Formats: sequence, C-alpha cells, structure tokens
Amino acid sequence: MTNLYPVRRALISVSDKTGLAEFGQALIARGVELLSTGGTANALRAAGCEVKDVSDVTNFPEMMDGRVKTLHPVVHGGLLALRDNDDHVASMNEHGIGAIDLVVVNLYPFEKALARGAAYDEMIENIDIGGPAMIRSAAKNHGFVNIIVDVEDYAVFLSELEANDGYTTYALRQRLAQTAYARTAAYDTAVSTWMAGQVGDAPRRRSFGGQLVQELRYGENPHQAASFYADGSGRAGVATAQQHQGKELSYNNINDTDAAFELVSEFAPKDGPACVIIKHANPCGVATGSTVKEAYQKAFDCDRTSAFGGIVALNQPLDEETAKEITGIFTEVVIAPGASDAAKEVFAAKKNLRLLTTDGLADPRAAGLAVKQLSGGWLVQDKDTGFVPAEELRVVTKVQPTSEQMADLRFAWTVAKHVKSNAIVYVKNGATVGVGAGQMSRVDSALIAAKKAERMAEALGLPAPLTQGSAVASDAFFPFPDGLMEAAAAGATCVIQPGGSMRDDEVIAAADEAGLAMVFTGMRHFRH
Ligand SMILES: NC(=O)c1ncn([C@@H]2O[C@H](COP(=O)(O)O)[C@@H](O)[C@H]2O)c1NC=O
Repeated sequence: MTNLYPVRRALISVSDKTGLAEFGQALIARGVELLSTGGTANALRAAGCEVKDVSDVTNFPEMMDGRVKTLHPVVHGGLLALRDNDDHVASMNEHGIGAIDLVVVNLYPFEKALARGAAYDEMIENIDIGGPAMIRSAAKNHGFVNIIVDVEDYAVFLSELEANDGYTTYALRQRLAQTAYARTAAYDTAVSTWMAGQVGDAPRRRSFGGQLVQELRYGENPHQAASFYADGSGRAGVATAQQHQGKELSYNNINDTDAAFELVSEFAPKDGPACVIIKHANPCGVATGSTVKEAYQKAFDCDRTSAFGGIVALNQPLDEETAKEITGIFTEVVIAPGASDAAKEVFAAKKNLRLLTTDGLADPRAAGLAVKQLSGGWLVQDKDTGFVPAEELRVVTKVQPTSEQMADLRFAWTVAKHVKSNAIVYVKNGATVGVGAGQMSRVDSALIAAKKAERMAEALGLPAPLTQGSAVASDAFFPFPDGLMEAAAAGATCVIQPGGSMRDDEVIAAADEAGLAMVFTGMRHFRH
C-alpha cells in the first residue's frame, strides 16, 4: 500500500464553516487546488482563497435545492480511482476525471435540527446525501485519499503536510477513514432513530445492528415503552431461545432470564447438574446436585421467600421430576438447554409459566461488549469473562482450606461474579446459603446475607444458621477487617476475595486470629 501520497487537489463542502478560511488559506499556501460547493466556495472566496466551483467541474448546476451537487462521476471517479491501476487511470483520462486527494466535509446539521425540534419537512431536508457519499468514497480509497470530517482535524492535517513536504502518510489516512466511517454511522443512527420515533411502533431494524425479537407490552414499568432486539450473534440465551408455553415475556422477565442463564452457563454440564434462581437480576439460590431436581431443591432452600415468582435456569435439560418440583411454587420463567416431553406435559397445566429452551449453554469466556446507556452517552466495556484458574489462587493465611472448602470457595466466587456489588456470597456443600447483593456497604451485604440465612434456618427447622461452617466470597477486596469479621461471626470458616487492599496485612492478621482460611484471586468482579 502506498505510504506517502501528495495532496494536490481538495474538495471542500462544509455546513459548519468554523476554521474554514484559515484552513483554505493554508492549503492554497501549500499549492493545493480547491474545489467547492456553493456556500463553501463563497466563504472561501470571501477569505481571499482561489476556488473552483464543483458545478464547473461536473458541468451540471447544483440543483433541487442542493439535493444534487456533488453526486457525479467526475467527483466520485476522482475519489475512488486507484492511482496505481492502469484501467482506472485510463478511465480517468478518457472521461476527463481529475484525481481528488482530499475531501473536507461536514454534514447538514441533522442532529442540531433534531435538538431544536425542527418540523418534519425541515428534518428531511437536513438529511445529507452527497456529503456521506463523498465521505464513504474518500474513506474507501484511503490508500490515496484523505478524508476530514471534523474541524479539529484541520490542524493535525496541516502539521502532517508540513512534516512530509505536502504528502500524507497511510497511517494518517487510515485513521481519518476510520473516523469518517464512525461519523457516517453516527449520522445514520441519528436519522434512523429519529425515523423510528416517527414510525411509532418498534422498528424491525435499528442502526445498532439489532433485529426485533419482540415488542414488549411495556418496559421496567408500565409507563415505559419497550422492545427486545437480538444482536445477530446467535449466542445461546434468552434472545435466541424457543418459548414453548406461557404468557409473553416481559422486559423484567427477559432481563432476569438473561442473568439466570449467564450464571448457570458457568457450570459445565459434565461437572453435574446446576440450578440458578434469580430475582431482580440477582441470584437468590444457586446449587449443584447429583440430579437436576436436587440442584433445584438446594437452590430453592437458600431463600424460599425470594424464590417466589423467580426465574429458574438449569444447565441440563428439564426432566419430569424437576418440573413437578418447580410447579410447587409460582415461577415466572424456566430456561434450560432442552426439556423432556414429560416435563413439558407437567408445565402445560401452568398457563402463566413460560418455558424456554436453548441450543446448549452460553460460553462464559466468549468475548463481547457490555454497553450501558446513561444520560448523554454510552459506557462501553468488555464483558466480564474473567476467570482465575485453580493454580493461580493464593492461600494467604496460616490455615489452608480443605479440598471441600476450596470447592465451595470456587463455587462462591463464580456466583459472586454474577451478584450486584457489593456482593457477599455464603456457600455450603455446593449450594448458596446466603446472598448479600447491591448494598452500598460490604459489611451490610455480609450482615443481610447472614440474617437471611438465619431466617431460612428457622423456617426449615434447623438448629443453626445455614451459614455455620460456610465458605464466603466477596466480589472485591475487604478494605478493613470489619466485613470479614461479620462473615466469621455468621459462621464462615473460609474466605475468597481478590486481595489488593492497602490493609491486606490487617485483614490477613484478622483472618489468622479468627482461624479462617483465606484465598486471594487477584481479580475483582464488580457488577453494577
Ligand atoms: N447533494 C449533494 O450532492 C451534496 N454534496 C455536498 N453536500 C453537502 O452540502 C453542504 C455544503 O453546502 P454549501 O457548500 O453550499 O454550504 C455540506 O454539508 C455537504 O455535506 C450535499 N448536500 C446534500 O446532500
């Protein structure tokens, strides 16, 4: 690919004329020939720049209120022709097409018109066609052509010309092209989102690449409109699941089912049955068992109160016995990688219960993006696919965990990754026995989980709180010994946490004094 390439001819067509005069003058000073559309040409001439009208190059007047100005083979041929391709060069010569080495375009201010609530016809006239077409042509041919869409790139561009004696590097042209495509994408997103609002009902397609799975009756609350889109990745989960029965899923059902299925997918079927029960996107019971039914029962026994109206996810197909067990209380959704005919038969009597089956489990290590919208922007990050292999776990206390304790610690750690922060998870014999979620204080999470475990023990007629002799996980480090001590007071005998606090020494000393075994993971699992 050509690296340095000269800039001899530029086409400038900008709605926002900020910095135009100086930029035009600087280009002329470097011997660059300027072509321009109507208003831009006027502004450049007013700044003393010599400029040729695009209409003189196309031999067509700008027409239809500016809808057609630069949409011409003389322009797009000059942008798209490969300079080192003999056929392309021959076509240029045959049709009198001159190469254009730089395009400077900023688009009709559609977004500004939207912000000021312009009327429909005005919005339509603010949809730029010729500008994006030139941006895309120039960006495609970035091997030779430069595309500037942002005023702040004028200075960068001039420095590059200065540094390379009127030439630009491939690296710069590639970076400008990437920016350019992001610009047209954002522009079209704005247009299509506005149009979605005009159309009214849920658009079948949205510009973030989603495809409508279903329109929802409402969102998180009845006054919020909502719809559900698949991202086209085909990942096993609620977006691609098959619904066999029950009412239409609600927004909250979908959100909770996703949380349930993503967590249960952490448990490989070859390691035995696992069950997750979710309420309000947090697990209120997670367990493994020798059968699917046992896994469900153990998960249910963690917090029977919260499990009412919950979402159940299984890592193995739903069987008849488990189906019967689940129908013992009101459950909103069951999701599993399959269901036997007999299980479906059991559910058939429960008209409100939704049964979803998936094509296997999701891969918890598969990379992806987590996107969150907030006021005025988007927060984008990698999905939390973090995993700490057993050999990287570090015992930091005098007491070493037994192999049973280590198994429970690792189980608790896996669950904690899926609990809203601050997360504290107590586990005994492959089942959660207390989950503290979403508290602003880690100590409170430890206390709440222990309190719930106490209440469950009473309900089950057990003499001691369920947390007695448990393993406990904390999604982030204990900044002080107090949270750890609450867990010890609840009966925990071993702890897993990331470590890394300024006061790790104090926390380790407290653990040693209490006779706890403590393991550091070196990785945090915040979830907000
Ligand atoms: N139709 C066309 O061929 C066309 N070519 C360029 N434009 C836009 O016209 C604007 C500049 O117009 P002017 O130079 O007349 O101020 C730019 O925002 C540019 O993106 C066009 N306008 C809209 O599509």
